[in-house]
Amino acid sequence: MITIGVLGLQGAVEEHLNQIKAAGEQAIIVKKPEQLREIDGLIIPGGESTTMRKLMDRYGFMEPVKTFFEGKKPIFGTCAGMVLAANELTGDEEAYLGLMDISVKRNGFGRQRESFEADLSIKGMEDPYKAVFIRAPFADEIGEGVEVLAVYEENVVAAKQDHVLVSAFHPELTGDDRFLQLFIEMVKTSVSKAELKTC
Ligand SMILES: NC(=O)CC[C@H](N)C(=O)O
Repeated sequence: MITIGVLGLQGAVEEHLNQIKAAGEQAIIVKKPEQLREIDGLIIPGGESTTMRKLMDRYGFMEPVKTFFEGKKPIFGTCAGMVLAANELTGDEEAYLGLMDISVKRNGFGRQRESFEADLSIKGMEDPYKAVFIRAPFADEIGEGVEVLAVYEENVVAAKQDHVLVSAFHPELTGDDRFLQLFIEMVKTSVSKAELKTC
């Protein structure tokens, strides 16, 4: 069994924990940087990215998360987590963690569409995926090494680069756990690679 940690400073934490447990994996809430040592993969949830980055600074998460990333451990940023993972933010704000070669526009779908659902076609998934968007961002620039997984109205709303996955929507708010399964596969692959190295 693998252990997935959900950054628990702010936002939609509980729903992720429940979905991971329902999928039969171990889930822990990460409130201190030391806990990153106990987990195989990290989810940075949706919420308010400006608040979350302040809290991450306050509790000293910035460098430990980067070390976790450099150690090739998988990270999944959902919604605000996608904003925090980006290399660049479209507009005047400075990017934060810089884990993926994308430029992200916060609240990209505008105020008139605070939240909505959309059926997306996702690369590698057979049936459409009903995605829940809440004040969602999107990626408007994509680097070469980034694999686009889903597009909505010509904007990139899910992507993967090496061991980092991002979605502009909230995969934890639907009964459909195919996005979590995708992340679980990434985590399992990284764990077996790490085991091979230590053999
Ligand atoms: N549901 C969400 O995570 C919203 C993200 C929020 N609009 C932000 O930019 O941080």
